[in-house]
Amino acid sequence: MASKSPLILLACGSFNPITHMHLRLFENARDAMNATGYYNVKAGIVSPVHDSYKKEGLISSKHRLEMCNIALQTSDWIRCNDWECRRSEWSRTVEVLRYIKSISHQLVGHGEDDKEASIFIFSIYIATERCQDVGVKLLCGADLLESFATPNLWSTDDLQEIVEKFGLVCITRHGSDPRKFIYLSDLLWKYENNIHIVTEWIPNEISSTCIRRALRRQQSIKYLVPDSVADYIYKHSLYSTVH
Ligand SMILES: Nc1ncnc2c1ncn2[C@@H]1O[C@H](COP(=O)(O)OP(=O)(O)OP(=O)(O)O)[C@@H](O)[C@H]1O
Ligand SMILES: NC(=O)c1ccc[n+]([C@@H]2O[C@H](COP(=O)(O)O)[C@@H](O)[C@H]2O)c1
Ligand SMILES: [Zn+2]
Repeated sequence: MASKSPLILLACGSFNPITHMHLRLFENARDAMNATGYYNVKAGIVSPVHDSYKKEGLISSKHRLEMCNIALQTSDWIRCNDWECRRSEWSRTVEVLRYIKSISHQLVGHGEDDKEASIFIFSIYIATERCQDVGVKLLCGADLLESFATPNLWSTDDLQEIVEKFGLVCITRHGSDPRKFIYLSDLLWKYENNIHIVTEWIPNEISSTCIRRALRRQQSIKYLVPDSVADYIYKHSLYSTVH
């Protein structure tokens, strides 16, 4: 049997704040992709969106990044990448995919542009047979997939590049029907083979929105986010919490 393709899963989003469901997204996706028999998931990357992304209640990337980093301390394969936040303006998702792809290549070519990312990707490189190309797929929940249909939000060229050159791993989310959504789109239907729908058999509607709402109301968020993230939120009085 041909060797399995090494794969990096990239999740883009606000992570405002990161929750247990974001972490589960990666675990589910890795299990499903490895179970196909064609892929060997080597790493997961969380890429929080730039501060200029116009979204109500988006707090500073300094805090969002820090919360991702502390939440991911318990993972041996998922890491946070701050490239998007460090740029001077918001980046389209296809640009983030290209960047992650470029650093996986740079490593194979011994590039050293982004030291931290390089060290991380280097461990992937070591774990991978040197000659193999490392694939990068966009990991998302079904709501992000369905946002593809929002007028003027995504360009057709970007979507084409994402589904043709990279690929998607989409986790089902309550209230969404990603299979039907793909069927209804000519573009997505054409590249259906490169879109992996993963059924979330243990669904849970934890979202960053419900965490922020609970915090505004001084309600507990314990067991919804890692304890380390909750501690950080209280320590820095984030999301209207009182010190
Ligand atoms: N409960 C969930 N089930 C499946 N996917 C999820 C879940 N929560 C978040 N995601 C996915 O995680 C990625 C990052 O999402 P995002 O940062 O918007 O989180 P969120 O919890 O939806 O936040 P918000 O409530 O602020 O929109 C997206 O692809 C989103 O679809
Ligand atoms: N055209 C694009 O590339 C495009 C459009 C809208 C959202 N996005 C990304 O999707 C993610 C959406 O995150 P939220 O669900 O938190 O809004 C962000 O990472 C954002 O940058 C990308
Ligand atoms: Zn969301």
